[in-house]
Amino acid sequence: MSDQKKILLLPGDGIGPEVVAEARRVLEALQGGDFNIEFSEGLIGGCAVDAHGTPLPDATLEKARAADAVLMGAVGGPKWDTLDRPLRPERGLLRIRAALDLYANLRPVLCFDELAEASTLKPEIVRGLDILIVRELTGGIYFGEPRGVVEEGGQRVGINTERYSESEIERICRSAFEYARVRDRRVCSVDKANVLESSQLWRDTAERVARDYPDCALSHMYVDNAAMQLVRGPGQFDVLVTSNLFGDILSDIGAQLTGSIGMLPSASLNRQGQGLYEPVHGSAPDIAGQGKANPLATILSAAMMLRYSLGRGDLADRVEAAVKRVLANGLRTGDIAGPGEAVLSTAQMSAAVVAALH
Ligand SMILES: NC(=O)c1ccc[n+]([C@@H]2O[C@H](COP(=O)([O-])OP(=O)(O)OC[C@H]3O[C@@H](n4cnc5c(N)ncnc54)[C@H](O)[C@@H]3O)[C@@H](O)[C@H]2O)c1
Ligand SMILES: CC(C)[C@H](C(=O)O)[C@@H](O)C(=O)O
Ligand SMILES: [Mg+2]
Repeated sequence: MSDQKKILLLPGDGIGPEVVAEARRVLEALQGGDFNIEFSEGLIGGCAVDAHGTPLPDATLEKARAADAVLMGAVGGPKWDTLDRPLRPERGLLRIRAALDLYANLRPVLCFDELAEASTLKPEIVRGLDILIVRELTGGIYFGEPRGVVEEGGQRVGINTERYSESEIERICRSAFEYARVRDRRVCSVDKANVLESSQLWRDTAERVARDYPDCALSHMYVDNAAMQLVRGPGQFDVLVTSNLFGDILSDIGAQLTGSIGMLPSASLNRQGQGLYEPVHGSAPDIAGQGKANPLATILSAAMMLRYSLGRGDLADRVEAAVKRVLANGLRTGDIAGPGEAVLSTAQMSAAVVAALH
């Protein structure tokens, strides 16, 4: 029986359309037999502002709700950086995350052995690295009220609010423990409980949730130390669970451990298992339109989509194995190429992945 899956593509801005087109090619190559995809496209970010005056048109949200999964590129760029906040491309991304209640953001920090030399860290520090960052995605300072810039005492004051309810913390901690159970059963909760009340609540709640997972070990770390430990000895971590802002920052550090931000995929999931999949990187305006972007983070995001939203772990395994083969064959885009190594274009890299699919 044919299993027709509805995938909404949201290419976005900058290198977004370039990398999403390549991930689509890989997905298309998997089609056939019991696996078929119906693709549709939508606008988000700066391109949506240009076309409809809003970074998240209602039509895009409706399509996302109707889809089995969403595959996104990236949003933003200098062209839209001076717009009023509600019109900024990034707001479109935050709104779709909130509207679909995509609170669990999984960012696997996996260093392919073949790329250990591409990291700016010593190969022995990053070889075999396999961390899962579980970032809370719909709360915290990204969404807390009050926010804004107000006049006070003859000057402007900028305000943002870190805010977490127990239930928000509990559900993301539960996600972290559930994923830890199929990994090394170690969760490190990252916070700033020595300074922030919201972090103290986070820590207390993590402790309470941990009682339901006696087979897993919970530890706590302050975020400043965690940033340092990620660079000093990243192999010590299994699952990291943390707030929206801390997770944003720590995952970019994680990305560089793997060789390049062009390698790091992500999945943003809600309770129903619906998901939005996107590379961790942004729209990279400095290389947009030049065929230089590494498409592997988006291709690996598509693999996560196959596994988590489409129930096709078998196809996800095939994509990941193909990526590994391509890297083992020494194929590199500019961001992961060593001195003197041949550099592939975005399209050549995805063609190599397609050719390596078994
Ligand atoms: N999820 C998203 O849509 C997302 C994420 C981060 C940043 N952004 C937005 O993207 C814009 C640029 O932000 P930034 O420059 O801070 O971060 P960025 O991730 O876009 O780029 C940082 C650096 O990494 C490089 N890079 C990123 N992706 C790459 C890839 N696939 N292959 C090779 N090199 C890659 C870029 O060339 C740049 O030098 C901003 O408007 C920002 O708000 C969007
Ligand atoms: C573009 C921005 C809103 C986004 C975030 O901060 O969540 C990005 O940096 C990310 O990591 O997905
Ligand atoms: Mg980020």
